[in-house]
Amino acid sequence: MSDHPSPTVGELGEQYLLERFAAAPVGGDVIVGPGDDCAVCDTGSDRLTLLKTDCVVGGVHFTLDEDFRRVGHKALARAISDIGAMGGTPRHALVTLMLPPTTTLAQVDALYDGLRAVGERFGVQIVGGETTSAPPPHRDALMVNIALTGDVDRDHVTTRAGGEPGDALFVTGVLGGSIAGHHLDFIPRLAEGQWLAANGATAMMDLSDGLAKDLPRLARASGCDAHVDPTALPLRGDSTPTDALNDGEDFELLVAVPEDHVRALLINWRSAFPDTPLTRIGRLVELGSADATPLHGGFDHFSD
Ligand SMILES: Nc1ncnc2c1ncn2[C@@H]1O[C@H](COP(=O)(O)OP(=O)(O)OP(=O)(O)O)[C@@H](O)[C@H]1O
Ligand SMILES: Cc1ncc(C[n+]2csc(CCOP(=O)(O)O)c2C)c(N)n1
Ligand SMILES: [Mg+2]
Repeated sequence: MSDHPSPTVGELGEQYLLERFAAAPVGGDVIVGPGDDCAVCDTGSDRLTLLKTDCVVGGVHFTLDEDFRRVGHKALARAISDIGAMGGTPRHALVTLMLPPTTTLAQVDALYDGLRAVGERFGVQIVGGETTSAPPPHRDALMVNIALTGDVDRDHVTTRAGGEPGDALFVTGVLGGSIAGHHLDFIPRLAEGQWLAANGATAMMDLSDGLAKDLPRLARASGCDAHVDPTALPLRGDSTPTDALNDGEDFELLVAVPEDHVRALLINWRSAFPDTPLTRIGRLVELGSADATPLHGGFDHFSD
């Protein structure tokens, strides 16, 4: 036994762990490994392949008394959101279920109704999966994991890493207060992500852990810091800027756009998506710049 016990993930935090995973080298046909919304592989076809896995857990991402149809919708919509954040098109899903033995057949059917409805809307076929349960004393544990493939135009794949100092930062939609219902009902920004990728976005991600957690991720991946104006944040209902920064599960897109593209982008966005706001919230700045806005907060799976 070492004199120094290994630190726990609760002590280190989720971000520490994600950075450790992202440091693992990748090669061969892998273009983007751990650290972005999806992995990107070059399998030799005319488009690049996207891979994503994502789970929802009862008591963490939804309450155990939730309508299973909404749980199914959320589970697949989250993964589609990540494909959209790369500018891609989702294709095939595998569904892993960890179910309590007390789950009724009607609940399983409702879960699949939710999965299938969002799948049909976005062209995703469910092609298989895995079914399991947790041992005592955790027999009530419920998890839905989605593994999703997609593909993307080679010229339009948009990672978190392509931003440059000076790029303007935009978010789609409104932020904050998702726990009131949006986190279960949101429609992933798939067409919007494809459009932004084809219309000059240099970096993009979807917002799941709150802007305060996710914006530094995009900025750092691009080798930058970020300046953000909290008073510019587009707010859901009576949410405050603090809610917009911290609540998470907005499933909106955060994008970086070169300043000289901004005017045309906004004009064209209004024709393409007249009902969806695209709001300028700040800009990327040089790493270590005095203009960087310190951001703390957002969601961490290992903090209580
Ligand atoms: N256990 C793991 N092993 C290797 N890589 C991981 C692991 N967990 C997460 N990652 C990678 O870390 C990055 C961040 O993961 P995370 O699930 O937070 O994705 P995200 O896109 O930031 O969030 P969301 O899926 O909610 O949109 C992803 O690239 C993911 O593949
Ligand atoms: C019952 C219940 N309690 C809390 C929340 C809020 N919540 C859960 S996970 C998460 C961040 C994204 O997760 P991930 O990092 O796994 O993508 C947030 C904001 C909820 N939806 N339901
Ligand atoms: Mg994501």
